[in-house]
Amino acid sequence: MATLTEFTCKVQVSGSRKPSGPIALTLDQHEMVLHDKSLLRVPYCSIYGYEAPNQQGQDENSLTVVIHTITWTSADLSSVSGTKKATHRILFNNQSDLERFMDEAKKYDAFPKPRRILLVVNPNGGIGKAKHICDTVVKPMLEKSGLIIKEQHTEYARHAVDIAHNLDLDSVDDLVVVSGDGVLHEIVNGLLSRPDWDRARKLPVGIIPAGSANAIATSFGTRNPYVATLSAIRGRTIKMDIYSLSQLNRPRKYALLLFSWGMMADSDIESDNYRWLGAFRFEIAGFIRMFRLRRYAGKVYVLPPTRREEIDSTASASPTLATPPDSPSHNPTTTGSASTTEVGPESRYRSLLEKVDEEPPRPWKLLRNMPYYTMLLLLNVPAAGENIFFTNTIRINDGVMRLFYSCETQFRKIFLPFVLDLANGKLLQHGLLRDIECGGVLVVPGVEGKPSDESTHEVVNPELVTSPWAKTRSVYTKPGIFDIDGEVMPTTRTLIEVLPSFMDLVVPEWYSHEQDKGAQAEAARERTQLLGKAATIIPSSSKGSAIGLAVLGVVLLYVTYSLVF
Ligand SMILES: Nc1ncnc2c1ncn2[C@@H]1O[C@H](COP(=O)(O)OP(=O)(O)OP(=O)(O)O)[C@@H](O)[C@H]1O
Repeated sequence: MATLTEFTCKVQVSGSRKPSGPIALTLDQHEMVLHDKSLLRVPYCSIYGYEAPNQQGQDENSLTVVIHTITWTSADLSSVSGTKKATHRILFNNQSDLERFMDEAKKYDAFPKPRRILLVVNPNGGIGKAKHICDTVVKPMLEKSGLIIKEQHTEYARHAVDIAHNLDLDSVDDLVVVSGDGVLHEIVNGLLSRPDWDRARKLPVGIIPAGSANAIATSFGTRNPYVATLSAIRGRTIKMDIYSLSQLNRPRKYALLLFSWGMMADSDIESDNYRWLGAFRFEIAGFIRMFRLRRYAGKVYVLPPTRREEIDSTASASPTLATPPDSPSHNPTTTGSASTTEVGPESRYRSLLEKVDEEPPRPWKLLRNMPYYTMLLLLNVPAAGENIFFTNTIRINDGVMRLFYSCETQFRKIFLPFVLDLANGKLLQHGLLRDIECGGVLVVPGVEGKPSDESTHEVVNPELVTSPWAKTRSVYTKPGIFDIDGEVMPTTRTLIEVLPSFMDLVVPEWYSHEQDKGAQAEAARERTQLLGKAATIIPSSSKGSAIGLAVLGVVLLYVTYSLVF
């Protein structure tokens, strides 16, 4: 049984006019409990700051500890509006009780550990809401956290790559972005493009969602910016697999969310035209693309997975430096074909990019019975957007890639599943997408092209797109888009490898994957403690349907408009 340390104190909770009479306060490993008329539980994982008196004395102020917490009003811990802040003023009888309380609280890690956080804010993220979230939610909480905060705003597109590439790693302990997923993607690419990438990858990174897709935050239950800020302050991290994407004669890229081609990639990138719609831009663009579905020819090879159970940082990936630390670094803002100096973890299968006339050797396998692809998606996290929750069976640190793909073209089969089940994790139950686990993927598109200039494409295998067979099946003769984490990369032979448990991502203390049995029990306890009852961080099915039906309405309007005009 857990040992309890007991004190006598008076307490005043925000909202109450005066302090309680003398009551007992107990501390254990996980929470403090104020034994007022009704028990008031304060789980440590809800504490984002505290103020202890900085000088000794016998007056009220010098015997009072103030504790700042987040409390939940909804059973969904990720609910965007289901939280409020609370302050507990705890008045001790004497100096020695106060000191004993502080010692005990620190022993149990009740308060956030002192750290230095670099906050990177994209004032343009989403529909410009990042600055507002930063000023009204993030900064007021950080000011009470006792942590040392440095703030930097991005001033131009891809500035975050440069910030991460040039960062003095000795000056920060964590890097947290207030932005969409795009800026976190840039931070990861900036860190991994450094000559000292193997040190840089160990810098914990976090996100306070202020973009449009917010897939990372949706995946880990931190869509609520108060919850995301609380998580950043408390600083618990989890290991995360990263995708490494190689193309011949181009700098390597890294993805933490996804790689896609076909319907999802087209709609993701095309949705940029509807930025003003916020998170709905993806659904609207997606449904429009569904009406005008494209069939992309190409060959996809997969490597069977090597499953790795939870890997700690020392064992992870055993990466070897491709270049010594003092070799010339590449310019992270440069794109195009000039880079030949490889920086970053070794690519084991890079030779597959060069041997264009040869089939990849065993154990690589061609995906068969795929005359063309309408959708191909490698997903690293459960959600691809705020309203696009694929499945909670994706584990983010098992070293295994989940590949979803389809050649389905019948609109009636695609439409309803996407409308009704895109946001609730049930989309896969329709059998619409094939779903396999793999350790690597080689995508050879039938037509190659630069993202910005589709007309300069080159047919890799003319049979795939120009034969009578292809013509009768309306195979698209343009390259389409390769999308990594919402960014375009050239549509060309691409090797995607997984770097297992490669980076540390800041997550809430109650996050765990359903297959991580040990962590699951601990996280369930944290969740129950937060609300005094079972709680969830997974989107509810009703929400999925409501969003789907709203989108259905908009799409029907669009179709009617297209038919009439
Ligand atoms: N000051 C700036 N001016 C112009 N573009 C910027 C600036 N700062 C960042 N960007 C660019 O804005 C893009 C989008 O940023 P971000 O990911 O924060 O928002 P989002 O795209 O709306 O969200 P999500 O990625 O979740 O969809 C990034 O590609 C980034 O390079």
